Amino acid sequence: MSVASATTGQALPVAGGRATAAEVRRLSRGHRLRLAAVGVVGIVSTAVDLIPPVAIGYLVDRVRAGTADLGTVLTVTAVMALSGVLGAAGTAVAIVHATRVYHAVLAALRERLVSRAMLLPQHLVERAGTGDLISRSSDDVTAVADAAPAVIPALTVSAFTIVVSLGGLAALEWPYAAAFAVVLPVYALAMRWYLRTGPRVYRAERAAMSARAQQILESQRGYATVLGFGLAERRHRTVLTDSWGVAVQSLRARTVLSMLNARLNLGECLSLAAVLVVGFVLVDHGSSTVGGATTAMLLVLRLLGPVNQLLFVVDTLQSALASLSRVIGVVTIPTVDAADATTTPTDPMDEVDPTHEVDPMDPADTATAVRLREVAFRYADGPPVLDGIDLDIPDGQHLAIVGPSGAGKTTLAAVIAGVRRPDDGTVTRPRRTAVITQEVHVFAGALRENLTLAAPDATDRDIRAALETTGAADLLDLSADALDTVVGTGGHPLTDAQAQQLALARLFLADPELAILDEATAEAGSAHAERLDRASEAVLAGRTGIVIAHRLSQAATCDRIVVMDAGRVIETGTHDELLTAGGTYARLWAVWQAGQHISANR
Ligand SMILES: Nc1ncnc2c1ncn2[C@@H]1O[C@H](COP(=O)(O)OP(=O)(O)OP(=O)(O)O)[C@@H](O)[C@H]1O
Repeated sequence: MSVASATTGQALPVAGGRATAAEVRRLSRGHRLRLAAVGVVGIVSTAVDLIPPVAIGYLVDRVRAGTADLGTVLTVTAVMALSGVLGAAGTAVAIVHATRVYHAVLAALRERLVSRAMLLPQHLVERAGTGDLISRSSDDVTAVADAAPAVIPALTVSAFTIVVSLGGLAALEWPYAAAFAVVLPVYALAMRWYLRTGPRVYRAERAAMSARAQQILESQRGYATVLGFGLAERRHRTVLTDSWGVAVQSLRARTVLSMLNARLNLGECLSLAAVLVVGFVLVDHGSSTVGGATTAMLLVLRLLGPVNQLLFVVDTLQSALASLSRVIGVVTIPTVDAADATTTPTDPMDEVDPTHEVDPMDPADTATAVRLREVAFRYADGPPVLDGIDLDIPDGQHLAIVGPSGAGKTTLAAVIAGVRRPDDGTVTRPRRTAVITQEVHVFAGALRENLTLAAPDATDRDIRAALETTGAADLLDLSADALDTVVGTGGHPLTDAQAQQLALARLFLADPELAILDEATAEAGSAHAERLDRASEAVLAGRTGIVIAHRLSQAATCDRIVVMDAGRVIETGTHDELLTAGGTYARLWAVWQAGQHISANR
């Protein structure tokens, strides 16, 4: 893909409120007891925090009545100090435990995100651009983690303080609580305005960050192309434009925050004035003492902090929720693994459903391992690559797909494997399907880890048997460390042939019902090709197999051959039938055989 054409397409899905809540509930299932304890400790410690205002009011009344002596002052001070210590200790305990739960849930979410990201349907990631996925697993996860210091105290303490203090005001004299309640609509309006404005602004900020990440990533990936075509200046301008977009969106977000601040200040002034006026009237009418009015004012002052904190935290909470819904949007995409016993064009982008269930294969069809009906596929807005493909592969059959370069063989293999989703038609495959693609990846790590990726329970004996079966036992001689030999980036280098043998042994250990082999690098006639052909046959024995036959020697040994051209199946039959028919396969075979003779005679 050229750098210039790399654009962010349709973004990955964002989970709705219900899906987000369901996923958070699921992830925090193991922490319910701890959360209940946090609730109890939080309420008790905020109730204890009410003691100082009441004690000061009591002292004011005693002083006014002339009955306060040093003993009264000392007793009141001691009670206040004790309640302060107990309240603070309880609050600290509640916050520490709530923080632990928060981070445990976040760690579980992060793990899920990483494992899900590996299994995402390829077309979704390609369509959205990898920058979107990277931004979600970095910026968004960080935003959720960074929210903890603000959100946790607000949710665990402020909410309780508000409820308990309002109760205290009402118990003192109901008009005090009423005076505060009269001002609540000011807060409610501020909140309503903010909830309407905030999420939109934060989403735009995050989307701008994703777009910037995508552009930076593309510039780095296409470094050689950028230099080769003299695109550096243009790429620089694109990144600058996207960075400016982030700055503009961030500025909007901060402006919204300032406007929320102004509204909260107004609510603060009005509530203090209201309670002061009510206190004056009540004292004037003799229905409250000056000490009672003092307690009421102290309670309102005490309320303002948590109310502001809670409303302020809505800002951080909104931002964190926007990020959380983007992370959970990825986590709840049905993966290639989970979604696809049957693939239809229904796009997981259309609906993110965490309870997505897979239709089991029709029991009546158990003799048919693979079934394709009217399958059509195209890459993005390109021309059709597969068109009206119908295919049935009986259980245990080995099918070869042959055809000229660009005929659509690899694409068909990807659609059958569920790596790509057809635009039209249906694909049915066994649940346990594994594919070896043309690009074999060797993971940095021990040979053993590389082999047991898809079979974590395999013993060393199983691994050795797999290596023997696939003719790859010499991988054990790479170093004295045998299965502990570190391979991949920074480790022992593997040749293409060794990487392919490793992939075949890995597939053998995974023991899939359907194995799809699309390995292409071996040159026909070479010793390596013959060795790979034998390994492929050993891997396919006893299971259904599809071989994208880049060498016709592979096709000749299969039970059946499908010939493709321009995205369509043009011939199908056994090797002998197709030779007798004298069509495209017969011509390809003749050309291939001639090539073999030439190579042999060289
Ligand atoms: N990721 C992609 N994006 C866009 N077009 C693609 C992509 N992969 C393949 N194509 C196009 O789809 C068509 C079919 O390609 P495909 O690789 O499936 O053919 P093939 O028969 O396997 O060819 P080969 O034998 O050379 O591997 C080609 O025109 C190719 O350029």
